[in-house]
Amino acid sequence: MLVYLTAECCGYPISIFFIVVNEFCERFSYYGMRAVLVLYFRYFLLWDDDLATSIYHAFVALCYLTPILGAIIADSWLGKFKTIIYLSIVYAIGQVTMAISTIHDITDANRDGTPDNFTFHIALSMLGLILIALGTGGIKPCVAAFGGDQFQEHQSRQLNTFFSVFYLCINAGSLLSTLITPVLRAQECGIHTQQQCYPLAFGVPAVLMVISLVVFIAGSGMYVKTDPEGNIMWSVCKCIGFAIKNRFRHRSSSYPKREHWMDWANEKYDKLLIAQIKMVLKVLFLYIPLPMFWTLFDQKVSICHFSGLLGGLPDQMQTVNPILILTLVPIMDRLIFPLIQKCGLNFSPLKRMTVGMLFAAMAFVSAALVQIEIDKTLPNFPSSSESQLKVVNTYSTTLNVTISPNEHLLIESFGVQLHTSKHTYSTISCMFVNGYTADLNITNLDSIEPSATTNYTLVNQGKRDFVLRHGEQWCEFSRKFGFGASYTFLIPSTVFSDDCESITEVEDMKPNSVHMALQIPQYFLITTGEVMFSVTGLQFSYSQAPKNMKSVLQAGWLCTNAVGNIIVLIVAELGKLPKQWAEYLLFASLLVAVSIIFSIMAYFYTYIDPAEIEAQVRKEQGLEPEEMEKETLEMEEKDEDQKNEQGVKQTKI
Ligand SMILES: C[C@H](N)C(=O)N[C@@H](CC(=O)O)C(=O)O
Repeated sequence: MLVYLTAECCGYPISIFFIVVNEFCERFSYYGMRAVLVLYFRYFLLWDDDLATSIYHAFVALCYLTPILGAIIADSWLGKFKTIIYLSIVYAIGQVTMAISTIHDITDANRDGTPDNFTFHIALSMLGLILIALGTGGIKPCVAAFGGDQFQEHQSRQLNTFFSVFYLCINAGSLLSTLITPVLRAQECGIHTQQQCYPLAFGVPAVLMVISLVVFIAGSGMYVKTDPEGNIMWSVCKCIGFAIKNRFRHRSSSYPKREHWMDWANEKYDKLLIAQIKMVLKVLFLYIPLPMFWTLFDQKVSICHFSGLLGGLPDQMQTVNPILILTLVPIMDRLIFPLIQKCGLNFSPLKRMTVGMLFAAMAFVSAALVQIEIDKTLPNFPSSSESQLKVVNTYSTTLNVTISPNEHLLIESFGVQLHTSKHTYSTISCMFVNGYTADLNITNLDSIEPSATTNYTLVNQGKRDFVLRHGEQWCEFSRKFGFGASYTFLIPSTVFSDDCESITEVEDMKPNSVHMALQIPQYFLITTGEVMFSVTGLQFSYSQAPKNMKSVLQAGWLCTNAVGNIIVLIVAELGKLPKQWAEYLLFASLLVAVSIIFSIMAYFYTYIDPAEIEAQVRKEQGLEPEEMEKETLEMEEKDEDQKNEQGVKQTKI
């Protein structure tokens, strides 16, 4: 028997060090760019909110669809190593293109600080994003599987730990970049005019992608590289096609049934290939309900936005997820899972994934409960059959207003009756009513004519200062704004004589009184769900795949995420339920239903050892043990030559 001993450290192949560092840099690059992408769409390309979020989700979906392409290239043509290198180059070019597209000076001929040719910037950034999606998605299934390939049979415990460490690196990269790139964007830079520094915010991720590539190449001499076995995907497609055709040709009941529909390919195709396809199809079938998890997961940013309880800083809120992952993965791996095992419970991978889905559903129930609390602080908005009227009395005494023969409103001097405006709850807005006898200028606002009002204007939370001006006269006042609130300021004619003292503040909408701590459970629940679901899914997809289709199954796993994102897009298009909490509960119920279906499917799934099945099929095919040994010896000699060339330390036992 031949066993290879590659260079090891603490039981782990040294080569995986390069792979996890590569993953860290690549995820830094990806998440760093993603953290400022919507801001770039909104404030550089000046797209509206809907277009910006749609393109963003479409891009994310594309990033999770391209793994199929990467897997086909790797398993059928170039092998994982070369695929990672070539597609990383495409990825780095994409990041550089994206960074260049954000330099406003390129088209800012009149030097007013805004680009003059938006078409150029849009075209370049879309090209950049397509290349990034191709690169990041293409290498994604290959890197995880390539990492797995570095382990020998006796290192199965280390292999499981590898996937956890791999996930930790993903999240460390994501955490750092999500913290850093928004800060870089907030800097000012430019050649002719100083603007928000998008080139730096996108440039740093581009540099990290180049570093990621260099690190991966640096480990080149240490890797275990498996060559692709011909155009495997084409053979798989032909084999499945033949099985379907052959089954159809023999549909009459006079033909004896076969154990599996793929057995109808027996006449023409190798039994080993058929066995391998069966393994892959079994797992892919199991993945059908999984996109629902990602549909909820990918909306987590929205559930975190809803009340803006942490001061409405969505960019920074995104960091809560990786922070929790970095804490929870070791706790689960070292404490919870061993404890469950010690209690004699079989917490198999598919059970973990089911529990992960239930945790995500609970996160949405928790979000719904918080939303109900928030809704209690909201004013009653008119239904579709009602309307509201707001009357402001700028007269000096109480007025009696008749709206219809039977309805009278008494409005005190400088009072406001009824509220009509509905606005996003996660913001603060205010408007001014000018009761002064002439035009007024207010800080950051257009001037207001006498007896006119400003529109509701968004302001930042906390204490804000305003300066009112009319010609040489001015006065200054400050107000504290509570989050989620809305105010009207009534400016009387005496405003300058009493130094702004007489400005009346009317609270149209109360500030948010729901405590931010109420958000913690939903973060905790969704991230616990992610650890159970996603880390386990990654390991499961590797362990259940035949050797020559590891990347393909990783791609299948990633596709569940792509479909989840596409569902988010469809849901956004179809519109929303009138009550936000009802929407959260609907999603939670859907995920519970899906997890029940998944648990039933999982119950009928038998875990396999692909290598064992392959050996068994070979044996059944009549390959005598000596022949198999000869075949193995030939393969291993070939491998050994290759590794000796690469200078890897190998020992024959
Ligand atoms: C940052 C997320 N918590 C995360 O770990 N994402 C993973 C899984 C995925 O989204 O496919 C990743 O970026 O690989």
